[in-house]
Amino acid sequence: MNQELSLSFIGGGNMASALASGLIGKRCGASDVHVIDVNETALARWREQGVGTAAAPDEQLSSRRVWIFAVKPQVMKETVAQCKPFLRPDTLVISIAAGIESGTLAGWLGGDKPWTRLVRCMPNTPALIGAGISGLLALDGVSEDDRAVAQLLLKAVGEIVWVDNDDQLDAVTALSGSGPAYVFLFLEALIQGGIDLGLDAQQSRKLALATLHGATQLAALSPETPATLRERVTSKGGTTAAALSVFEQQGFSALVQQAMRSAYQRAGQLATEFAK
Ligand SMILES: NC(=O)C1=CN([C@@H]2O[C@H](COP(=O)(O)OP(=O)(O)OC[C@H]3O[C@@H](n4cnc5c(N)ncnc54)[C@H](O)[C@@H]3O)[C@@H](O)[C@H]2O)C=CC1
Ligand SMILES: O=C(O)[C@@H]1CCC=N1
Repeated sequence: MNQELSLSFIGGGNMASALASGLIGKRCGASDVHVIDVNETALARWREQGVGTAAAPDEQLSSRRVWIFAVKPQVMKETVAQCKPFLRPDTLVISIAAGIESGTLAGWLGGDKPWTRLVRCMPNTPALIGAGISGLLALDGVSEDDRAVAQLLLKAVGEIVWVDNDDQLDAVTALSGSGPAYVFLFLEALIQGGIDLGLDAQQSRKLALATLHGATQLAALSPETPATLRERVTSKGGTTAAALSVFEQQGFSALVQQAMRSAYQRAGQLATEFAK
């Protein structure tokens, strides 16, 4: 076993699968990964990939260098309590649960002496194809080695950004954690718009996908700002200006920012709702 990167996912649902898909074969073998989940159907899918599974925490956990908590915020407290007896001094704990603050997790794991060998992380589902981005927050007990391990794991599925505090991680959640859903919503709207204007579904999907991909690639590679790139598309008195004036009249930018604030505030609510 690759001791350095042996890891357990506690919660083997969507996000754990997305992360594992990038890690297995790249950073570790299937046998270096272990999954604990209460759902037998979920466990069967992992076993098909050669991953070891368990329905509840057991001694196996103690031998894993890294734990990744990937259960819903609603069940984090009870799940952490079940795993805590198997913590070892050299265990690096990573949590991807939205909202649950690092200090709260440190308390649940450590009791009187908070467990600070802890990285709070917010990945996103494009990790599934190696195109994710994760925000990472390290507590005081995280050594340089631990940081390197966390980076190695998350860089296997995309890019990373270190942040300084829980509020920033909630902002990451509102932007890139939830963000793929905003993009999918926009994509759905574009496809429907094309269909409404007379294209067939296949044509519209192809055109919409290539437009989003091309525009984001151009923005990533160009030295120009998104605003300048937008202006270059917009001929005076032309079609783009006609469309953008509708977006502006309807307050598109403000709406996006309002939606993100709502996600950010929800993260704060999760922190209090499920941390009692
Ligand atoms: N889906 C997303 O785009 C992202 C999700 N997250 C976070 O990842 C976490 C997991 O989300 P998803 O994977 O989407 O949810 P999911 O529902 O697909 O997976 C959660 C898994 O946890 C299992 N589970 C429930 N109670 C358990 C327990 N006591 N012990 C072990 N396993 C248990 C469930 O059976 C399920 O398979 C959440 O906290 C969410 O905030 C973070 C970033 C992005
Ligand atoms: O919707 C959620 O709460 C999770 C966190 C970010 C993406 N999905």
